[in-house]
Amino acid sequence: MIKESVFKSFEIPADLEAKLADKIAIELQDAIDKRGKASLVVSGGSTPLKLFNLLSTKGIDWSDVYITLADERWVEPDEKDSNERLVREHLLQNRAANAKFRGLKNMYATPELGAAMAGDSLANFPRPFDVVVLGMGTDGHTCSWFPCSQELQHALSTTDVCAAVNPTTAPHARITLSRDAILNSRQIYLHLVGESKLTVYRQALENDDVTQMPIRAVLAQRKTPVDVFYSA
Ligand SMILES: O=C(O)[C@H](O)[C@@H](O)[C@H](O)[C@H](O)COP(=O)(O)O
Repeated sequence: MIKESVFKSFEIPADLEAKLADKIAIELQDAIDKRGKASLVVSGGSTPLKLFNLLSTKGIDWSDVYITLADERWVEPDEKDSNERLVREHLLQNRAANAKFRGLKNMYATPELGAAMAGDSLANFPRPFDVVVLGMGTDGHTCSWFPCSQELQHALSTTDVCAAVNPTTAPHARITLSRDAILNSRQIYLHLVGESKLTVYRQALENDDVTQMPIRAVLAQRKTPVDVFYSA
């Protein structure tokens, strides 16, 4: 059984988003005040859109904030399924328009070829990352650590920043931050909305077999604090 970390439950997603956006903004500004700049890693998918909208309105020194993605689909940045597009449209807006964003997709033909360059492009990001916001799929994946993919063990064991992943149960080849990169953070938030996600999360706490449910690679460690923010 994995010992549960901080678990905060909200009645409605809007309450969760308000609280989490406040917390992230405070932590980023605190990092800037202490160290001159801050880093934020966000996930794609559908869950964080309103959180992004809200965060973009916060009055912090966004020009000192370095933002990247936990994972990306290997598609052009203006395509529908691009996480970069989503971040540009929902987070790099309003006051956050001045933030320094680095996407993970580059000009290489495949994520295998582009992984080293994607990792290098984060070289000037403050590390450990100040804040990482993760989502989770109902198969127990987080980032692009898919239980179905052959590259899972590599993504969870490499000390490279980025790894290529070819999921068989989800569209597109992907690039993902490695476990090593994700855990080299000051604070991780796991953002879950919907009862089906809660059921999967509870299941994930049952044991530490990361091959079945890769989210356990985050939940079953004590190096980096993980706060779970859940709303039905
Ligand atoms: O690009 C992605 O797909 C993600 O970064 C991924 O890890 C996501 O967080 C989960 O799949 C949850 O996705 P939803 O929020 O759409 O449920």
